[in-house]
Amino acid sequence: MDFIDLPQCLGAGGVVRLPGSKSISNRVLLLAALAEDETEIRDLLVSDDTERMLDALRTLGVNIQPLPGAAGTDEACTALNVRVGGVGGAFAVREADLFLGNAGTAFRPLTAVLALMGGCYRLTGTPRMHERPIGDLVDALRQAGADIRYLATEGYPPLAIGPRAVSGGGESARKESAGRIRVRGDVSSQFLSALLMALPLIGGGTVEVVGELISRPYINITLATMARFGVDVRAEGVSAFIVPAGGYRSPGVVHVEGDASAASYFLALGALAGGPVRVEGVGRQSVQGDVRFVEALTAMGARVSLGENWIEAAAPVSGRLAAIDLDCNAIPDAAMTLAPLAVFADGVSTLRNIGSWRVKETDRLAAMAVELAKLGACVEEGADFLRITPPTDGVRPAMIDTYDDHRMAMCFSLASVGAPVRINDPGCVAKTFPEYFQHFARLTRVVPVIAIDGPSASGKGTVAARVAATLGWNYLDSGALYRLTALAAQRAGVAWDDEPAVAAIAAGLDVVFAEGSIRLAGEEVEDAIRQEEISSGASQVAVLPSVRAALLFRQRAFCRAPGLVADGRDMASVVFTDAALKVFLTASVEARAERRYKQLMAKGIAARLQPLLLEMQQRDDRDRGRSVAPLQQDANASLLDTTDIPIDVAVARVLDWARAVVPDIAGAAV
Ligand SMILES: Nc1ncnc2c1ncn2[C@@H]1O[C@H](COP(=O)(O)OP(=O)(O)OP(=O)(O)O)[C@@H](O)[C@H]1O
Ligand SMILES: Nc1ccn([C@@H]2O[C@H](COP(=O)(O)O)[C@@H](O)[C@H]2O)c(=O)n1
Repeated sequence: MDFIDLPQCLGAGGVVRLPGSKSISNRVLLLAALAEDETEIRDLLVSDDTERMLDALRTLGVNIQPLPGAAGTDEACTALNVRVGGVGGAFAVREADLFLGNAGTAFRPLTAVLALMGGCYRLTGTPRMHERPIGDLVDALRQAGADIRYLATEGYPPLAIGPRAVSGGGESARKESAGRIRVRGDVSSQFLSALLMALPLIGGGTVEVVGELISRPYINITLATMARFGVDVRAEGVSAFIVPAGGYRSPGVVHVEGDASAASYFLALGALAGGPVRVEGVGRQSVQGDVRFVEALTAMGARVSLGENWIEAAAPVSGRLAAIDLDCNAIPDAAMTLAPLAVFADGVSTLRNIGSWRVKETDRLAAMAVELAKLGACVEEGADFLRITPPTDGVRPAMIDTYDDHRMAMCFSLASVGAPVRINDPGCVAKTFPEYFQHFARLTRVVPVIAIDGPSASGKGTVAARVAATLGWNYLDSGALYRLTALAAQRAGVAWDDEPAVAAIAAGLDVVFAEGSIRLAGEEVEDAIRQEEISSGASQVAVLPSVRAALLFRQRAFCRAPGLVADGRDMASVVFTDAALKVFLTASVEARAERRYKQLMAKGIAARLQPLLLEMQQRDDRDRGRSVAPLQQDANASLLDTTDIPIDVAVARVLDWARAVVPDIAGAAV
C-alpha cells in the first residue's frame, strides 16, 4: 500500500496560489465545447476529473489545443491554458464509448447533453461511479424524450444512450422545447445543473425541482457559467428555472477561478497551526459557495481576512478553536474540512445536513466517522450529521485510510497538527489537486529530529538519551522495537525467520514506553529484551523487510513536539530522512565489546569478553550486510568516533552540532 507519513506540524504559514476550481473547469470546458466559436480558457485545473472531461470532449470530436503559459511555480499549482473549438451545439461524433472515471462533474452533464443531443453513446466509470445514483437525472431526461438504458443496475451507471424520441422527427422537432421537467434536488445538485446546461441545446424548457434543493451554491456556479456563455436562465419562484432556447456563444476568454474547496484545507491549516496562511485565486467576489467556509472558520474563532482575489486565515488570539454547530448544506464539500478541525476544538461540534456526503466519492459520513475515531475522537454518526467530541488526551498518531477519496486525504493531513499521521493512498488527491502534499509540506514547519545511528555498544543510546533529556525532547530507542519483536515472537513460539508471522507480531506489539520502563502486554521487559540471546534475535528479525515495514510508522509516531532524538541503524537513511541533524556514532569493536562487558557485569549478568566481541561482530556484520536498511553512515551524517572520548564530550559535541542547525535551540543554554 502506498502512503505518505506526515510528521507532526509545529506551525504553518505562507502563500499558495490555488489550482483552478474543478466545478468551474469542467462546466467551462463543456460549454466552450458546445458554443459557437473558439474559447480560450486560462488557469484550467489539471487533475484526473478535468482529464476525464477533456478526453471525452476530444473523443466527441472537439478540437482542444494547449496554449503556452500557466505552468506551476513554487507557490502556484500547475494550471493549463487551452483553446477550445466550439462545435456550435452538436458534437460531430454521433457514436462513442466514454469512460468518465469517478468524475461526477463530467458524468452527469455529459449524460444530459448527449441524451438530448441525439446519437448513440455508452457512458462508463470507475466501480465507485457505478455505485453513485443517477436515477433522478435519467427520470428527468426521459420526461424530455431521452432514450437511456441502465447497463448494469437500475438507477446507476453505466448507461447506454440512444437518440431522443421527438414527435414528427427532423431538425426543427429536435429543437422543440422540452416543456416542463421535474427533477429531485435532494440527492445531488449536479442533476439539476446537468439539465440546465443541456436544455439550451434543444428548445430550452422549464425545470422544476421537487423537494429540497441541496447545495444551491453549485447551481449558482452553473447559472453564472451559462450566463458567461450567453444563456440567461430565469428563476420562477424558488424552485423552478426557465431555460431559454438558443445555443451557447463563446465569451472569447474565460479565466477559471481558484478552487474554493481546495482553499479550505490551507485556511484550516492557518487557523490550526498559527498562520497566517494566504490562498490566492479566490476572494470575496467568488462565485463558489465554498468560500462561505470562512464564515465557519470565523465562528470557530479563527482570524480571517478577505481581499478581491485572496483569503487569509490565522489561529484565534486565544490559540484555541471553538466548537461549532452548523447546517452545512451551503458548503457540502468544504464542510468536510470542519470535521478534522472539530477534533482540535474546545467542546463538542455538530455538522448537520450532510446526508449528501453518502453518495460522493465514498460514503463520506461513514468514512469520516471511522477515521476520526482513529485520532481518538468520539464520533456519533447520524443519518445526515456527525457529532464530534475531541480526544481528552490529545490527537493520537494514526494510519488513515482514504477510500479513494481526495477530500478524505486532504482533510486528514490537518490531523498532523496534533500528531504524526500516515495517509494511505495519498495519490487519490490527483482527482482535483495532484500537488496538494507538496504545497502542504512547503507551508508547514515540522518537529525537528536528531538521528543517531551506529553499531552495537557504540554509545548511541546513552548519548541520544542524554541529548534528549538536555533539550527536553522525546527519545526513541528504535532497537528496543526490534528486541520487543524478537522477544514477543519467541514467547509466541514463532521462529525468527518466519517473516509473515513475525511481521504480524511486530504490527500488533502491545507496548508502553515510560521513563526507564518498557511494558509488553502489561509486563515489564526492560531487562528481558537486553539479554544477549534477544540481541541476536533482534538482528535476525531486523533483516526481514515486512518486519521493518511494520515498525516504520510506530517509530515515526515518536516524533512529537518539541523534538525527537532517535537512535538506531537506519534513523538517518530510512526512518527520519529529513532529520535536522544526522550523526554516525562509532568506536573500535574492542572498545565497544569492553563497554558491553562492563554494562552486563554492572547489571549482574554473567558475560565473557571474547564471546561477547565475536557475537557483536556477527551482529554488526548482519546489520551491515542485510539488503534492507543496512547499517551505514548516511551521506549527510557527521561522524563521531568515541573510542577515545568520554560520554560527556560526545554529548556536548552532538549538542553543539544541533545548535548550529536547529533554529529553536540555537539560542538556548543547553
Ligand atoms: N564514550 C563512551 N565511553 C565509555 N563508555 C561509553 C561511551 N559511550 C557509551 N558508553 C557505555 O557503553 C555502553 C553501551 O552504550 P549504549 O547502550 O549507549 O550503546 P548503544 O550503541 O546504544 O548499544 P546498542 O545498539 O547495542 O543498544 C553503556 O554502558 C554506556 O555507558
Ligand atoms: N533502527 C534499528 C535499530 C535496531 N535494529 C536492529 O535491532 C538490533 C538491536 O538494536 P539495539 O540498538 O538495541 O542494539 C540491532 O542489532 C539491529 O539488528 C535495526 O535493524 N534498526
